[in-house]
Amino acid sequence: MAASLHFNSVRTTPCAKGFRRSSFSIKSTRLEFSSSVSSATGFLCARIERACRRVTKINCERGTLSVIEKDETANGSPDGNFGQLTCVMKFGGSSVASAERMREVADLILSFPEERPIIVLSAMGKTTNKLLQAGEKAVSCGVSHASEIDELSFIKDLHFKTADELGVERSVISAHLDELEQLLKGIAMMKELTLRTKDYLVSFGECMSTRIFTAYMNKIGAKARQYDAFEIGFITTDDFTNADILEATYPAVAKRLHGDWMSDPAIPVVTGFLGKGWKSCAVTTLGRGGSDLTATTIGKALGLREIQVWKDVDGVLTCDPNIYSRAKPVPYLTFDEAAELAYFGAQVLHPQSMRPAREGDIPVRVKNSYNPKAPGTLITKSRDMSEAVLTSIVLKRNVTMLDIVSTRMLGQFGFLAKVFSIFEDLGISVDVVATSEVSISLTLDPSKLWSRELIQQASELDHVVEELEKIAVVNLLQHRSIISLIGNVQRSSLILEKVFNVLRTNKVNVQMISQGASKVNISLIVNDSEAEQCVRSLHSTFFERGRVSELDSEENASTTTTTTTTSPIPATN
Ligand SMILES: Nc1ncnc2c1ncn2[C@@H]1O[C@H](COP(=O)(O)OP(=O)(O)O)[C@@H](O)[C@H]1O
Ligand SMILES: N[C@@H](CC(=O)OP(=O)(O)O)C(=O)O
Repeated sequence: MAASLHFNSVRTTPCAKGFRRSSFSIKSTRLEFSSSVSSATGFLCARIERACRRVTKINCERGTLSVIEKDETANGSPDGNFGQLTCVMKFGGSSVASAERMREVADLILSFPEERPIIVLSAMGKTTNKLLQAGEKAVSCGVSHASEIDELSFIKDLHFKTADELGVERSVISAHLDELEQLLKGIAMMKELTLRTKDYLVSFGECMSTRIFTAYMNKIGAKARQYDAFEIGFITTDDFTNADILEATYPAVAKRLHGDWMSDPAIPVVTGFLGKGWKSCAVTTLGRGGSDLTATTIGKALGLREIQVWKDVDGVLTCDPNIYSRAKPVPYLTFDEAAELAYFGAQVLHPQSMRPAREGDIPVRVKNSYNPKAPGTLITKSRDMSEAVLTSIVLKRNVTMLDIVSTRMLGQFGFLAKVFSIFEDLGISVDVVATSEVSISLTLDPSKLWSRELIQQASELDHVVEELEKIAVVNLLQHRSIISLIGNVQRSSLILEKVFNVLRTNKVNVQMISQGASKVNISLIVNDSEAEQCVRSLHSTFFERGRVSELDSEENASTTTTTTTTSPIPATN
């Protein structure tokens, strides 16, 4: 093969600042180039990688090979001063689900030669779910069967196959796979899967995806360095499966990543989702989807220009595309809107992820790794709201609602205080609240209950009701949904007029309504069974039948409700 290929430099031109592109025409003496394009590409790329340390991208197309490399003469920095890190690029599980996807992600990163990014990766595809399933099975399968758990085989096959297809050594992950098997045997032996063990178990996903990807980046000549978040200063509370990032994280992470970059520049590849408990020193996780939070934490820590979260959708959409396929991308959002949307159940962003971005005032861009040309969603501190009415509709299912009516043993002030102190004592979060003088309707945050065992959940609910019944008549209503309308609440009259028209047409009774203090959210509680249809009808009214504007209605912003809550509409069972 070596003797059969020749390539001559055609031209070298500057491309993005600090980089240059060299193009070569390729001739094959023995082979028609087009018939052996992949082997020729592989061969040439390997030779170029060995020859040039600064290569960031190699493209081979129709007999022309172009190489993008760092041009150390262009910015007068032959001493290897590469400037500061510029942005975070986070890729979720769907973006790194296979070898092919990892290759595309590497290409995508290198197609922005002007950036000096920090990469945050989630576990490959559905690895986190598979790890949790493997753990559940290990509890009851017996030590001798732990090695045969289907999910373990799936995870091993996926990671070895990916390493093979990318041409990286299996050894980058084989020790982790051995340790994972040992851990499952340990769980089988103990017949117990604690929250702490669960976090350690799922951490294998991110630890392995980042190691494979880093090895691949190095193989193609883009110098990269892998980091486990729990080793570089991600300090969290010890709330296993749902830990919070502590302030000490920011300086520690900045010092480590910045220090390494300045002394020996290499693209940092960091595990998403993981941290280290400050008391236990054990591996913690930031809650499902927590890699978004890892990315924004790094963005704030290093004061970067932008945080990019790359997903499998064209940005934040007007509603969940799994509920309604005609959902459309939302071009701009504020941090408040995005936080509210995430908190009320839009899976696309982690509920806490906007906090560091807002604090650091760093724009977050949500992009599609399957469709990089799509503009995506830009999330910033403020945006032009003059045209905005409704931005997005979010559905949170399977919510528990409580109607609590005072027996008048306490005055109004004492009544509200007592009710909330019961929730505080039991450590249960409340989502949506509406009050009148002697009654409160509220929903319980399902994510806080879900982190507990089902049996524990049921007994906790009984306990809440028991405590509340000492001062009130309590009605527990399950299988409810919260429909959250994220948008310009300055136009609440217009929004509500349209909403109630839709609900009336669909013969749906709203059981509670609340306008959040954040001024970007109106929440409606309806039965689970009616919720999806409501979302679809609302979507078609607000986003498909022409733009809803203030002019559509005689109502206008002057009638805006300014109170944070409205009276509950009595619920039916
Ligand atoms: N409003 C919404 N906008 C965009 N995606 C949404 C929305 N609500 C739910 N989703 C779901 O969120 C998914 C993306 O989030 P996630 O799976 O956490 O991404 P990743 O794993 O790539 O970080 C989409 O595939 C989509 O099904
Ligand atoms: N792998 C973790 C963390 C994460 O953020 O994943 P993703 O980016 O694929 O949502 C999870 O599945 O929860």
